[in-house]
Amino acid sequence: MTLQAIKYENGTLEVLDQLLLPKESKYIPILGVEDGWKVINKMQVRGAPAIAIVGCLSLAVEISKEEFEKKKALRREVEGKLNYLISARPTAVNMKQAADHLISYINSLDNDESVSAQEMQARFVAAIEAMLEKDISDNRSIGEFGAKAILNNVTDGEQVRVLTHCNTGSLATAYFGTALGVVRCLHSASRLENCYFTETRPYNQGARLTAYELVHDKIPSTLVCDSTVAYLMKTAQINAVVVGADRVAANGDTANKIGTYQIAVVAKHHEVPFYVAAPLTSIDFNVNTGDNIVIEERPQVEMTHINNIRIASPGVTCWNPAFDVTPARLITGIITEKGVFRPSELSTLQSQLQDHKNSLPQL
Ligand SMILES: CSC[C@H]1O[C@H](OP(=O)(O)O)[C@H](O)[C@@H]1O
Repeated sequence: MTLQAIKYENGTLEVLDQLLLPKESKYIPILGVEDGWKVINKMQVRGAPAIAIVGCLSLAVEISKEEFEKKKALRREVEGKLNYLISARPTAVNMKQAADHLISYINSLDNDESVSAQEMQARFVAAIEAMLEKDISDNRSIGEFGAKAILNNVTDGEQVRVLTHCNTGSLATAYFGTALGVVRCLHSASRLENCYFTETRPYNQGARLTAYELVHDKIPSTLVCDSTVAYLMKTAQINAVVVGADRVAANGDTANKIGTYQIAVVAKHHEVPFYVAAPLTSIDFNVNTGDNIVIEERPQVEMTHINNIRIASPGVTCWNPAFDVTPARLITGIITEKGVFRPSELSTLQSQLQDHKNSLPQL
């Protein structure tokens, strides 16, 4: 078993085909942007941070093989390819944020007369490669902040029972994960009694991917059907829910995997703290509320078939939104690499958080 979704070294990129997990662990070579777009769009690679990292690395692979006499030719190619990669999936903001950052960076290199075309190419590729380590570092910070926030709500030494949804671990990021990183930190601190996680129909990120990660790491956990969540919170005294995010609006409304909203409603009813775990690159201050977030709808075959076996009657009509939006009023805290914030604090912190994002080593 491996938990490395992304393998990158010296201009060579491979990704784990997550459509085949858990039955088969197979890596796909990514030779350029077209390959990157396809594996993201088909969800062979998925997860908001992983989408941005694989998309940008596919560009790094492609331009590393080319020679640019003119800086402007390199800048034009980078801008066009990044805008193309954004189109692979619309809801997660991380690819758009990374593209905006990289376009700003390459424009600054283009405008710096002391930088040659070759140096511009090398520094641009290095900036993308830095995304891998930064994501892992951010995830470990998110994990520590999130575990501390959850443990602050219980008595000293008490072990906690948490619920998570979808897959937000090493298979959704460069490694370690966001919400699942919080679970890993609770387990490392010997404070996790059990992690309940949903199967997450129809792609089954929970049953196929989160189960794969938690079994691999020998973390105490229990798989539940999506329909079990309300009964679980009624009977199992869940201490906290922690989920990931694809796009957090400026007011804290959060787009995440379909089913997150109903879990938040049930958590509110049972007075269970509900946390969103996400890096700052998932916060979109250009979107005021969740009403403005585009929700991706996926092909209905993803509902009517499992492993190419039909489970729904031919001719059936389906609705398959891949995400929903949880209103900020249902969210206790947003766990980032800079700390845990109430949704209402995001807008007041916007300048600080924006400055931090801008201070990133160019990503
Ligand atoms: C670490 S955030 C992962 C985020 O992305 C997932 O969506 P998908 O599997 O469709 O890419 C889900 O919403 C997770 O919370």
